[in-house]
This record gives sequence, structure tokens and C-alpha cells, in this order.
Amino acid sequence: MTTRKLLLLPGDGIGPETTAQVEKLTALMNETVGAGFETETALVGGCAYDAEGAPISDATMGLAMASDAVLFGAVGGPKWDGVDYDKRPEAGLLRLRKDMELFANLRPAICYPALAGSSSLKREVIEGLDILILRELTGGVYFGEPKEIIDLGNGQKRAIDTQVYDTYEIERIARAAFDLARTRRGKVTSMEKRNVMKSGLYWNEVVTRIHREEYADLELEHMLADAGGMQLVRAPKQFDVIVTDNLFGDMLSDIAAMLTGSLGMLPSASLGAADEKTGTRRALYEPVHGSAPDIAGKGVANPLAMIASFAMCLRYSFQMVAEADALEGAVADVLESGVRTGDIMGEGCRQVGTEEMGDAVAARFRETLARTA
Ligand SMILES: NC(=O)c1ccc[n+]([C@@H]2O[C@H](COP(=O)([O-])OP(=O)(O)OC[C@H]3O[C@@H](n4cnc5c(N)ncnc54)[C@H](O)[C@@H]3O)[C@@H](O)[C@H]2O)c1
Ligand SMILES: CC(C)[C@H](C(=O)O)[C@@H](O)C(=O)O
Ligand SMILES: [Mg+2]
Repeated sequence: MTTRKLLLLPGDGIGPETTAQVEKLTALMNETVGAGFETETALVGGCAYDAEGAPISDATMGLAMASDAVLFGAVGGPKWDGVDYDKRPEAGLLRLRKDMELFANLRPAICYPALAGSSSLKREVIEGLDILILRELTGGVYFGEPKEIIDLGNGQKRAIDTQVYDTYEIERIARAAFDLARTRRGKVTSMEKRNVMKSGLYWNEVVTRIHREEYADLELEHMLADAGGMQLVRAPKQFDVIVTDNLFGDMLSDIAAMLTGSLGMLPSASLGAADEKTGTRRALYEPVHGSAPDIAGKGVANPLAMIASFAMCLRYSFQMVAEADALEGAVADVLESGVRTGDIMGEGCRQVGTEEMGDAVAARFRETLARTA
């Protein structure tokens, strides 16, 4: 029987509450379709710092490297505000991304029909929205050197972060964007700030070349990232795949989250390169949101971003396409039935907590699996 090794890293804040909803789904799939998920749980973030002295231990990194996929909850919170920069909770996540070489971060923003009226935006702006932000995840200002605060000795300090992009990094994310666009509506919008940044100018040049040489049948447009943010809110359905750097991608995806109703709705997949022999790739799946300290421990967090991240895991790491479709369908059905967490609450709907939302999706998913088995 196939075994599928999943490493669960619930992390801090609402991370454990949302990750627990995915554990219900792996157990359900083992029972009903013999999925063979073997899950192991380890610490990451602030809780790892407290227990092990580092936001991710070498042992946990080893588990991540040896797993078929990692499911990540969230890290961080005010409790660790004073911790050394290198040991802050977020450093655990950044090490996972860097050491696993997860350069391609897929952040789909999909507006479920039941939520089309829940945003402050007009229904016609977001109804039917299905766009994909592809964020470069292992380069740029997040990792560029030097990165330091220097004492200038005259009562002044200088804080430095460095945006660095090498040719190969832009080439591979551009190819990933075009490959994804080919499976969708065939359009890529590349966003940078070539009017201000050398790295933006070069990003634009490389993406243009890859398009001309390898993907000329697809549509490519360029947009300055600030104007791109404005267009994302004004008329988001003009986009298909947006490809952008690490920092702009971070910001644009939080903006896009609000087109879907809530930050609690946006999943993500972080993928490495496919192995030439086996075709498999390293992968980590996580919601776009953080540890939400303001609601942590209250049992009210929306688990749908985490559940949708698991659907991406089924699709991209395990080629379980029918099951991924069924899970996304279960989410749509539950929303349609009027069951809502507080962040996406609507008129006439029934408000539930994290557990109950997880149970509702699991029950609907079970029905679909039983019907299609
Ligand atoms: N991947 C990650 O682990 C990740 C991502 C973003 C932020 N963070 C960290 O999380 C901490 C808090 O950051 P923040 O407050 O800026 O961002 P956040 O995403 O944690 O929360 C922003 C707002 O959205 C709400 N929200 C987020 N997820 C929700 C959900 N699933 N259901 C309902 N409401 C939800 C929160 O209650 C809060 O009001 C920081 O330490 C930050 O560094 C971690
Ligand atoms: C927690 C933080 C390091 C992270 C980022 O900035 O990449 C988060 O905001 C995200 O969007 O995944
Ligand atoms: Mg972010």
C-alpha cells in the first residue's frame, strides 16, 4: 500500500487550531479511501524556541526534508517580540523555505460564489474571481546580503536590507508562471518596480526574454507593482497569473485575500523544482494568514485557508486530483449552506467556531468520497 509521509508543523497562535481540522481529513481519507497518510507532528516558531531554543531545530528540518509534504500552520506573536532577530518565530518558516528551496509560492485567490456578496467590494468586481499570485519565495530582499544594522558612530545607525536577484532565479519563477498560465487562461502579468529598482529592471528583462524564447504563444503584460495593487482592488478579474518578487508577492497576496472575503480564506503551496529522475518535488503547504494572536485560543479562527492548503497538497504533491476537487467542492457546499466563521459571517447565516467548520467540511467531504468511491 502507498504511504504518504506528511509532517505537520502547527506552530503558534491559531496554527494548532486550524491544523487539527486537517488531521480530521487525513484520518478520514485513510479510513475511507486507504490514502495511507502517515503524519508526524513537530514544533516550529515561538513554541519551538521556548522548548528547544531555536524556531526550528535541525531534527525538525531533517523531518521536513524526509517527508513527502509539510503542512504548516502559523508562527509568531507578541510573546516573542523581544527575541533575537535570528531566533524570532518567523525565522523558522524562512529557514524551511530556503533550505527546502521552495522558490515557487502559489497563492490562489478564489471567490467562492457564496461569499461574492460578503466583501465591501461590489459583487460584479469579485463574483467568479479565480486568479493566481505566484510569489518568488527564496530570493529578493528577504534573503539578500548585506542585511544588518550598522552603528555609524555619530549617534546614527544605518539599517540595510538588500534586494538581490540572479538570472536563474528570475528564469525559473518566470517558467513556473508560464507553465501555470498554460493550464489556466494563458495570461501572465509580471509586477515589479523597474522605474526605481535595478532588480525590477532586470526582472522585467528576463521575464520578457523567457516569454519571447519559450512561451510566445501565451500573453505577457508588465505592470508596476504599485499600480498592480490598485488594479487588483479595482478590477481583479483582468488577471490570470500574477508573477512577482518575494516582498511584493507578500503584500499583493494579503490584498488579494480581501477579494475572497477574509485572510482566513487564502491557501498557499510552496514548491521546489521537480526532481529530474522521479518528478517529485519538495513542498510545503500553508495558509497565507499568520498566527492571529487577537483570536488565538478562542476557537473562532476560520480553518478554510488551512483546509484549502491541504487540497493543494492533494493536488500538487500526491496527484489526488479527484480528492482535491472533492475537498474544494465540500468547502463550497458548506459555505453555500450558510455555515460561517465570524470573519466571513453574512446575513441569515449560522455562525460556528473552528471545530464545527472543520467537522462540517469533513462530513461533506466524506459524503462525496463515499458517492464517488
Ligand atoms: N505564515 C505565517 O506563519 C505567518 C503569516 C503572516 C504573519 N505571521 C505572523 O503572525 C503574527 C500576527 O501577524 P498579523 O496580525 O499581522 O497577521 P495575521 O494574519 O495573523 O492576522 C491579521 C488579521 O486577520 C485575522 N485573521 C487571520 N487569520 C484568520 C483566520 N484564519 N480566521 C479569522 N481571522 C483571521 C486576525 O484575527 C487579524 O485580525 C506576526 O507575528 C506575524 O509575523 C505569520
Ligand atoms: C511570517 C512571514 C515571514 C511571512 C512572509 O513575510 O513571507 C508571511 O507574512 C507570509 O505571507 O507567508
Ligand atoms: Mg504575508
